[in-house]
Amino acid sequence: MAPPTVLVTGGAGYIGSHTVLEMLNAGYNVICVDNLCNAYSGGASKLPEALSRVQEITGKKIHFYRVDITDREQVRSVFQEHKIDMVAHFAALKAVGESCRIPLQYYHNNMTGTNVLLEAMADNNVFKFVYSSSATVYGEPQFLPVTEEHPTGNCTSPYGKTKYFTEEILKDLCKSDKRWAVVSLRYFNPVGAHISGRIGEDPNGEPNNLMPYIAQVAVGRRPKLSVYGSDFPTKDGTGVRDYIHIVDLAEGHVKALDKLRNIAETGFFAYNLGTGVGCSVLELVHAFERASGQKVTYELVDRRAGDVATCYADAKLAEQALGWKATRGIDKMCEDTWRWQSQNPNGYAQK
Ligand SMILES: NC(=O)c1ccc[n+]([C@@H]2O[C@H](COP(=O)([O-])OP(=O)(O)OC[C@H]3O[C@@H](n4cnc5c(N)ncnc54)[C@H](O)[C@@H]3O)[C@@H](O)[C@H]2O)c1
Ligand SMILES: CC(=O)N[C@H]1[C@@H](OP(=O)(O)OP(=O)(O)OC[C@H]2O[C@@H](n3ccc(=O)[nH]c3=O)[C@H](O)[C@@H]2O)O[C@H](CO)[C@H](O)[C@@H]1O
Repeated sequence: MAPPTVLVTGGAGYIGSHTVLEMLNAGYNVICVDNLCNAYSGGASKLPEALSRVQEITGKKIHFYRVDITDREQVRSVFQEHKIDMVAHFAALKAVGESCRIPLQYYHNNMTGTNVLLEAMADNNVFKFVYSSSATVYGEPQFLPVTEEHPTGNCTSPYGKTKYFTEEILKDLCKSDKRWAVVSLRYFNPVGAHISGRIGEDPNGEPNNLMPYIAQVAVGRRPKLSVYGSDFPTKDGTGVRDYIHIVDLAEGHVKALDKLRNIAETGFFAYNLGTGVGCSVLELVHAFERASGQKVTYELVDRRAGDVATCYADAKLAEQALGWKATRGIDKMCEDTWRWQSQNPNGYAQK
């Protein structure tokens, strides 16, 4: 029997490219769509640079289409071109601060895009869906570690609300039509890079997130890191998060696809993808200095609007239901990030 074909939206992005790599290694066929609004196009070659390197690493072929998922005709054409068995949906805008400045663009891109995709799936009898959700749907945690039973919806940004609203749409869809089987993966803080150092996180412009900012300071692209807040009720006053290695995260997606592939069970399932370990900003800075041998200059500044003090996962349900558990620790996350950043000081732009 032919291996299943997975349509991956946003496959040229940070998490998408790492997950495509693990899907190919697990024997899935992969079709990628991406509008490259936040991915390096790689110039003349048909494939975006990140996917070209994934092909190089795996020796496997990727079908790529430059498609905007808000464009109904473009999306439909992909379903007409290929027999698709499942969809893994990464495509979204994801900068928390930017979403507060341009909420309508976020609601259009993330919500309309997802609805167009879901309609095309239903029209083509495709009902197996893995969704990129986020711990941000939990808002300020009311208890720790955060379990999947924690209330959702108290989001601190339009970005977070697009994740929460989409989960609610998916729950209603599953209630209305028993053919839908949906796994919503709530990522905590994905960081790191594939061990090859050939693919990694390459944000456009100034990084919003901590790890890429630290890496760019270490490699000399930025003068110093601003540490947002040193008066939180945490071990050293700085924000505490659950950093999870991108390859652990990618492997979690393969487990979710395996579950959807093999089960007769349908409905909506949400799982936390985290390590269960909290790590502060300063702990991450010091771990990165040890891994890279580079000094990371930083300055303690005021808190960033919308930041919670502490957030880390209870990931037991994913272990029970998916047979998945994160295995890589903070030092490995820093080592692998440094290998990527030091080999690609300017990200994908530099061959
Ligand atoms: N990185 C994180 O910390 C994090 C945490 C939780 C959830 N997520 C979610 O995971 C997913 C991937 O995140 P990432 O960090 O890889 O981001 P990313 O920006 O690297 O990847 C997203 C990809 O989607 C593409 N895209 C965006 N809008 C599109 C559209 N309308 N049509 C087609 N392609 C489009 C972008 O070009 C990009 O390649 C997102 O849904 C994000 O919200 C990310
Ligand atoms: C718990 C939670 O909701 N996590 C989500 C949130 O990540 P976070 O906002 O938790 O990720 P981040 O990397 O932006 O911040 C992590 C920590 O580093 C601090 N920091 C960050 C950058 C910097 O230059 N200096 C600094 O000090 C920040 O205050 C926080 O304490 O948003 C991400 C998208 O962006 C993802 O959706 C994450 O799932």
